[in-house]
Amino acid sequence: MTFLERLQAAQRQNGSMLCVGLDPEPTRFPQGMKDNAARIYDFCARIVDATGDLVIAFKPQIAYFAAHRAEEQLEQLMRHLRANWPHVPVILDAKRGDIGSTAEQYAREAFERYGADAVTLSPFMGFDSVQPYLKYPDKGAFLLCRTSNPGGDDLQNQRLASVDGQPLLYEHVARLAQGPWNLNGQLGLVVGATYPAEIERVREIAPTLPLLIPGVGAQGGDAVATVRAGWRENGAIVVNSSRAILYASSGMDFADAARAEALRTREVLQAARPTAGKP
Ligand SMILES: O=c1ccn([C@@H]2O[C@H](COP(=O)(O)O)[C@@H](O)[C@H]2O)c(=O)[nH]1
Repeated sequence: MTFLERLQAAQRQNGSMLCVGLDPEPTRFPQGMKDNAARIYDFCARIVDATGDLVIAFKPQIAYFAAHRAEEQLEQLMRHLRANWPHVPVILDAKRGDIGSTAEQYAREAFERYGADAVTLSPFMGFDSVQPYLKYPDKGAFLLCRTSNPGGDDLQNQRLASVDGQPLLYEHVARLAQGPWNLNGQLGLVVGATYPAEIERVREIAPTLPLLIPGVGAQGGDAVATVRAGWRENGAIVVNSSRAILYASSGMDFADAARAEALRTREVLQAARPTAGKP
């Protein structure tokens, strides 16, 4: 099964385009776990088990594990996900980008060490920095295109005078990912929910690619506008929310609160589909 097929299967099975982001921050854990980095796995496993039937994917952000020397807990979490939620794809948010020989090691780390189904990549170093990931035919790679942060403007909204039609840089990335770089249909794009007009533009250029869309929840992105701009019958969207779900409660009921917030967000997203409610 390809990564795209896995995404589509999870979308159908769970009736969802919501991705729960796993950004464990021990200072925000409830009493009894608070400030204890050794409890990262326990915290994340509780979140995963409370929301696994509601999501299209999970997205662990590797920095939240590496910063606490918790890579072994990430491995443990990946084993837990495979054993208990085998139909839910896992996107490792690592935003790698390096020369080919180093990229080979990053690809090994993501796909062999952690067993992720897909990884996020910076396309800034060009196609040879992306190619090593494409040697894993059943895996996916999401290229940063129009990111959710305000500083994304600094480079992504620059015009490329040397390219036909003088596109903006993010438009050029979308065109490359939909076309010549997508050798085996493994690529997707990261586009921020904080910029729905740009999601719409990316969809014009890349009608069939899966879009990973962070920025709803804590960053204030508009969930309804996001779905209206990005949703297509034949192009999956994976709408990520991390902190708003993980820390919906600061008490010991955090997993129940995470489930309630995930349910609410899933329903908002589903209802915003242009075909919602039509027979
Ligand atoms: O453009 C981007 C790309 C990645 N991210 C990541 O998504 C989550 C967002 O977390 P929230 O708590 O829902 O704001 C986080 O892991 C970022 O590293 C992004 O926000 N924007």
